[in-house]
Amino acid sequence: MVRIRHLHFGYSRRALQLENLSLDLLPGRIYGLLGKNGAGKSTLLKNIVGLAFPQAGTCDVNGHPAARRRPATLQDLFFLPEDVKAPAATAHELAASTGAFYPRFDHGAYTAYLAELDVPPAVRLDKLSFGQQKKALIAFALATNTGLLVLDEPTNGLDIPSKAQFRKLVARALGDERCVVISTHQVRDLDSLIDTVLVLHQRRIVLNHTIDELAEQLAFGSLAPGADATGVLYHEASVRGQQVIRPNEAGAFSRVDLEVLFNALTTPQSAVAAYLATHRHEPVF
Ligand SMILES: Nc1ncnc2c1ncn2[C@@H]1O[C@H](COP(=O)(O)OP(=O)(O)OP(=O)(O)O)[C@@H](O)[C@H]1O
Repeated sequence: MVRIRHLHFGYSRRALQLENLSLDLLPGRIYGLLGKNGAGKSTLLKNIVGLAFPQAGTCDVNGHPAARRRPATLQDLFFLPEDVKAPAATAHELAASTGAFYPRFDHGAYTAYLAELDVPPAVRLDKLSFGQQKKALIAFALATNTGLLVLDEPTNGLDIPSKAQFRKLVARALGDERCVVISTHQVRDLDSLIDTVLVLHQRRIVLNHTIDELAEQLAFGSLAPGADATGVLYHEASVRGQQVIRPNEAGAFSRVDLEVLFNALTTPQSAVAAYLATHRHEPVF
């Protein structure tokens, strides 16, 4: 669905935000794009949806350069930017005007999503709170039924019940044909939603693994004070004690702790990154 090869991008010639980045995004997957503030998550998403143009390399959506913004490509992708700006229209008016652009727009599902997210359908969107506006546009985004759905920090501004609702609706809206990419710097917001983790760090994708692959290769746990730390790849102190990542040599299942994993991958000379790199056949681009 999305094929990126050797992509270089910078807002100025002197400083690159993305460097020699290659990545495939496949249908039927929910990707979580994680990165620190300023890592370049929005920049990568803008390249994917054709709003920013690579300086070198390629970024294709369904076999065509994203930057060409062909109508057929645009009809099959929806991008929800981080700073949403709702139009001066009600949720229903938005569907009547803009929904028609998307051939598979589902009016019934849209009404149901609005109700589930508690968004009043007959009030002008620009008169609603930021969180309500965001929820209305999330409902719209899901209802478009586009093959590619790109959501930039969708949970920013959502209250705790809405974040849970959001995870439920996205999980339900995914089909075999749909590819969803969600960026966040609030890792816990995507817990138990995403099936593939992408980590963008120092201008590159340093992790592209499914949750199952991670659970197979790494063991997440805690370490009692004074316990033997031999073989530990990463440890950090937390209110729950020492959180550790070890190689999963016993083949036991542990829940992938995205926050600890993210911290482990973004430390200098990450032992976890080195371990994963030597225990997986990475695709050669
Ligand atoms: N339009 C722009 N012109 C120049 N520099 C930009 C522009 N947009 C972003 N940048 C710079 O590019 C870098 C990456 O920004 P980007 O918004 O992609 O990061 P991010 O990972 O999405 O961050 P956050 O989590 O804070 O939203 C930052 O250093 C930012 O200052």
